[in-house]
Amino acid sequence: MAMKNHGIPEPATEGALQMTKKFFDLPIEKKMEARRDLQLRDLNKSSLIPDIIPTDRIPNPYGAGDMPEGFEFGREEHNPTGDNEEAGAVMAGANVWPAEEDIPGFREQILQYYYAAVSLGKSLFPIFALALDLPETFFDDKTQHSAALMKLLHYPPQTGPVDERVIGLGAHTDWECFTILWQEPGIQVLQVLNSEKKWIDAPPIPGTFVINLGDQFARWTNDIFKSTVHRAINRSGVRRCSIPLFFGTDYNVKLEPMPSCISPERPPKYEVITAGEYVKSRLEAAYNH
Ligand SMILES: O=C(O)CCC(=O)C(=O)O
Ligand SMILES: [Fe+2]
Repeated sequence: MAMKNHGIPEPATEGALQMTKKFFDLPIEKKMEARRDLQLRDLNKSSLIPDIIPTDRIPNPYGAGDMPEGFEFGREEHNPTGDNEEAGAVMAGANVWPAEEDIPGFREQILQYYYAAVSLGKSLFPIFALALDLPETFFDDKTQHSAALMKLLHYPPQTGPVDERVIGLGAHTDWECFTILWQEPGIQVLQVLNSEKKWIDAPPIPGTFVINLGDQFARWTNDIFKSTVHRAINRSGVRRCSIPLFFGTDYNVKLEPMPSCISPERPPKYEVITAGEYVKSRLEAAYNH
């Protein structure tokens, strides 16, 4: 779905886009310095944090495409879950920024957009709660330190034969509750699978964000909220950037079907697991394949 009247001013998204382009214009060595996974391994932390360049958070069923490059970061507070070291490493982890002299103002500009998008995301939870016949405050104590991972993505133009095996980001669902996705204006890349199992274009609409529902919500709502299956193929002939923000819930929250989402006709579909363990299992599956 597309969201408008979200309160994030255009200069914030435009500024983030310009910085994203500058980042991907950096020489490869500089971009490699900003790899969070390497930093984490050096710190002897979890090696589960996905690689930054290239982004392949999901196994690509076709595997033949130009995968997008990505720069990933989360909240600046390290280990927000405090006593839960493992949770901290999986859900947060230290951000690794490129050197300020290589790209002046990058961190500031990107974080400005990040925090605006995070507060927008927080404001959506009460709306989702009401849609599920739950008290408006239902998610408040479950989203205190929730993962809010942002990625800056860069899709080179895809060249060569245009067929199903040449795909940027293959068909997938996002793992968290929902994703706030900003797309570079004027370039059609994103597609979503509709209820008739047909791929439809989800073009960037000026002034809007795409909201994709993710798997944590699907499990929690027993599929009343269905995860959006989507993919990204850049056949525009020019490069294209996008900025997803993946919004999850706190690590220890049990994704137990909400009472309003189960009935004799709709028995629970999923095994109960905590939000954090769920994301961790998806990471493991994606990186140990
Ligand atoms: O770039 C896009 O439009 C989609 C990105 C996406 O789906 C993802 O990173 O999970
Ligand atoms: Fe996605």
